[in-house]
Amino acid sequence: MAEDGPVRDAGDMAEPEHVDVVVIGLGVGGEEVAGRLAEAGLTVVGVERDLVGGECPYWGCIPSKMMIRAANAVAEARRVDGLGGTAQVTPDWAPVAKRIRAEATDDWDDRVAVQRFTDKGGRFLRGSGRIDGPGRVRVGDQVFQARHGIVLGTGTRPSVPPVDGLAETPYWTNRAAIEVEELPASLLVLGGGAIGLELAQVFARFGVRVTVVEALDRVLAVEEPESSEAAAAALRADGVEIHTGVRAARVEHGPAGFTLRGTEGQEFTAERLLVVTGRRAHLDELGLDTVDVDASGRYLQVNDRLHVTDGIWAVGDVTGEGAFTHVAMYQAAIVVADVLDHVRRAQGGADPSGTASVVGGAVGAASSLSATGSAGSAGSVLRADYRALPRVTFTDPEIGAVGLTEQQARERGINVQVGFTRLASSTRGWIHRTDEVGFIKLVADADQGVLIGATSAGPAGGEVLSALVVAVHAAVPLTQLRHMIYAYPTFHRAISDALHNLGR
Ligand SMILES: Cc1cc2nc3c(=O)[nH]c(=O)nc-3n(C[C@H](O)[C@H](O)[C@H](O)COP(=O)(O)OP(=O)(O)OC[C@H]3O[C@@H](n4cnc5c(N)ncnc54)[C@H](O)[C@@H]3O)c2cc1C
Ligand SMILES: NC(=O)c1ccc[n+]([C@@H]2O[C@H](COP(=O)([O-])OP(=O)(O)OC[C@H]3O[C@@H](n4cnc5c(N)ncnc54)[C@H](O)[C@@H]3O)[C@@H](O)[C@H]2O)c1
Repeated sequence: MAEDGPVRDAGDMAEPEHVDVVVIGLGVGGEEVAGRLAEAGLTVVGVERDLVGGECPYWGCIPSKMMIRAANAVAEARRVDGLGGTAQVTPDWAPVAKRIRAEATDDWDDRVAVQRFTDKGGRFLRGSGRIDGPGRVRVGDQVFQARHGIVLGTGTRPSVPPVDGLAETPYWTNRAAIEVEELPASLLVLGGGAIGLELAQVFARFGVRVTVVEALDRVLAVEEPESSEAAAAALRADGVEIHTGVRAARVEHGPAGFTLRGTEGQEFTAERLLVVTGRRAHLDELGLDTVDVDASGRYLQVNDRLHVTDGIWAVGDVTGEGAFTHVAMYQAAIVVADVLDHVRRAQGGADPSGTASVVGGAVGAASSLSATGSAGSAGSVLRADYRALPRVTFTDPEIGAVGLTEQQARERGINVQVGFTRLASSTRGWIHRTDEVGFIKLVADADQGVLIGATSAGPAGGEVLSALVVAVHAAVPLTQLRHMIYAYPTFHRAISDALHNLGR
């Protein structure tokens, strides 16, 4: 990996090389934008200091979901008892660690991803990119002048709380947890959000004694209170200890492992400590001051076309619009369309690639987003719309959610109706037997007669969610949803019960 070059004065600056677009950060969002713009015929420099593909394929979604797949198989095998005989399960982490190396991450090697980009016509540069004035990007000794703009897809890094003693200890973040080959006997998880809960359950199912310590009064606090209860109950059933409302005061590390002390004198010990207390964008490193953009916020402020300022776009987690791969991909399509529109206008309407079909393809693919409801105003202009943003926490049971929670809707002064049903009281839930916490919760705008939020927790909660995402996204009238036919006996048929329970 290339190191940053020496920082020079403006007077000492290398002659800039002129290109069309520079993309800084080739995570999920940046790689998609850079690749699509290169395919459209623009000269694109893609700058990545770590691995092309970013957090998701190497230390995030993909390896964590491989772990979850294995942990769920172990848990499902254990459910044979009482349903269909007896099963003896001996969990073994070795095949999981091996699969993550062999299939997910190529042992944390991004050669395939780099080639995927260069095969599209992009030019790849390993290093840290920094804006150095309007349209200008510096990467070590190299300086680029981007004719049509700069795209920032620099993502986030773990946000580690300033707990006394913590910084001096060998604590884990998500990266070490994903890379682990030998499981510890015990694990303290600081932070009961999506990462904390998913990984806590995985490790518990492989025999690790896991304790989750959360500062707020419930885990998964961004979702419905019923979701927090369901997740906590499921994890406790797997042997995970959960402590909420604990403010960490001090962390110590010695030969016996970690000790975490709370402000009320609580004490927790474990061999390893995983800190997963949220993420933050590191805007201060990006040279934003050279283009008069405020770098003091937690995230980059963008408009609904992902503009930061003239000639600068942002994509993915750095925008703070929801730290999900599907958001980064959704935004990438909007950025691609907007950059190409900008190029077209700059060229007086000419096709930047000289191959209308290629550009048409890129814009056309992006436009399909607008066609599915992302309120494009005119022509090819796409605008981001997060009303129906789906999210799935892949605990077992899965907790899927879309749109507003009940509390968020009430805080907005909406005339709210709520519908709730437990999966266990549906035919499929009763047949399934092993899920006691699953439910469907609907949040409706009574004045508009549409759903504005929903949660589906259960064995296939993330899949059941898809029907609810369509309902919120397309603002399907409640009368139509009530008169739909729901296949019997499915988990999603419980949506019908929740609709009939809608009330204040
Ligand atoms: C454990 C875990 C599990 C997750 N599971 C899911 C999931 O199941 N589903 C889901 O939708 N999301 C999940 N996420 C979130 C998902 O990984 C992120 O939303 C996604 O990676 C965001 O992509 P991005 O392109 O915005 O940023 P990133 O993936 O963070 O990529 C940003 C890239 O920019 C590079 N970079 C930063 N600054 C510079 C610079 N100055 N110069 C050059 N390069 C730079 C970084 O090295 C990095 O590679 C998970 C995250 C974690 C940590
Ligand atoms: N399935 C998925 O889609 C998935 C999975 C994992 C991560 N992600 C994404 O990654 C993001 C980051 O995940 P995360 O779990 O790190 O963040 P998070 O914001 O979801 O959860 C962090 C938790 O840590 C708690 N916390 C903060 N400071 C604390 C402290 N000092 N002591 C104890 N608890 C503290 C917070 O109250 C919160 O509950 C998520 O918001 C999500 O968007 C998505």
